[in-house]
Amino acid sequence: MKIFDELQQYDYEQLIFCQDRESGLKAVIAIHDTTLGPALGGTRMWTYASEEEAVIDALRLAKGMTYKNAAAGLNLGGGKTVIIGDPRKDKNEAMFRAFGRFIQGLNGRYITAEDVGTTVEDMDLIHEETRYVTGISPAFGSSGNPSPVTAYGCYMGMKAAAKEAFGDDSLKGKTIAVQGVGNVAYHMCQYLHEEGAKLVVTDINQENMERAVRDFEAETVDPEQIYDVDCDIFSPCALGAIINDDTINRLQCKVIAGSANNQLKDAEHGDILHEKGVVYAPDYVINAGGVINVADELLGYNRDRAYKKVEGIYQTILRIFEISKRDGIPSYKAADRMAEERIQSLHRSRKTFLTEERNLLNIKTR
Ligand SMILES: NC(=O)C1=CN([C@@H]2O[C@H](COP(=O)(O)OP(=O)(O)OC[C@H]3O[C@@H](n4cnc5c(N)ncnc54)[C@H](O)[C@@H]3O)[C@@H](O)[C@H]2O)C=CC1
Ligand SMILES: CC(C)CC(=O)C(=O)O
Repeated sequence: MKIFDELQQYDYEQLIFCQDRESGLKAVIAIHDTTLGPALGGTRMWTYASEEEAVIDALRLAKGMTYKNAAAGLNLGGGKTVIIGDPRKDKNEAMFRAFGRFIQGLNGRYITAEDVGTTVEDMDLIHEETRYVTGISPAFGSSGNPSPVTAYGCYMGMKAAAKEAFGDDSLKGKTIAVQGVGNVAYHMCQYLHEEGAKLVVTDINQENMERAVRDFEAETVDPEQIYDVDCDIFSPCALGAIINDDTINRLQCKVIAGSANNQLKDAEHGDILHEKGVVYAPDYVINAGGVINVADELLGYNRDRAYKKVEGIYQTILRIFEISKRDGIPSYKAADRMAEERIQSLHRSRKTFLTEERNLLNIKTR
């Protein structure tokens, strides 16, 4: 892998490798773009097959955060961390504290939060060393686990996509195939079940699947079969790149709306969905509820204000479908256009010299 070629291709600002031998920390922080403000994005802990795979994941996820934060109207740039390791076996206090010190060393250029494989407890350990961490315990006056809020945003975004596809945003009686019923999807399924949707779920974790059967009367299928389910809506809520050459022609749905980051393996898969008339709610727009929620901590957390902002995902998704129709482009491109226009217009306004930039961070010093 030619690192600088990778960084130049999508104009990444910075890539940081963090190593702490005693705790076993091996982390990669990618900062994509800080035009709008400090880079905010979660920390993923995962058993990567290679170091290269970890770097690529950090880069892709960081760029996604730039677009997510811009499209959500936040004054934040995009970054992300991956920690190489098994979240069930390799965590320890020293690891997260060492990581917290690396974040502190970036002096506010990067702010972290939860992602797959990390928890509120991990964020609390990071918080022992740095103030540049969100999603910490409500006991600190913070917002806690972002997953339920991400779920609410996905539910709102799914309703908007249903309105576009079926002319009505009700999900009553709709068959929804959910891939992965973990933290986000469990809460999302609760909203869907309450509205009277019929759920077909899958997961590689048997316990999570059984929980969905018990609590939401969900049917189950094997993980590989989820793509073939005859459904109205497919909701990918596990990992990325699941809309790819092998799966795209198997999907039976009219709508794709789920929480997973980087759902399209490549841009061409978004083009194919558009040609097929599948209504695709762009991943980084529909799953922005978590980041909108943790970003509210930077103002002094207010739950009602955060949920109100998350509700706005409904209108943002509708706006993206409008741009898609107006410009004759797929929805993923319409979302990119919206995010890029915001970044570019604010980039231009920064040519005005200020002696002291307004501090976008209002994090209390410990
Ligand atoms: N937690 C949050 O607030 C946010 C999460 N996301 C994204 O949403 C997705 C889900 O996040 P979480 O619910 O927090 O993670 P999670 O780890 O709690 O849930 C993911 C679930 O998917 C299952 N899974 C993994 N591979 C699978 C496969 N091949 N087939 C079926 N199931 C599989 C796992 O067993 C797990 O139950 C991730 O892509 C994450 O990056 C995006 C924005 C915010
Ligand atoms: C706080 C997190 C939910 C932000 C993030 O990393 C994401 O939205 O993917």
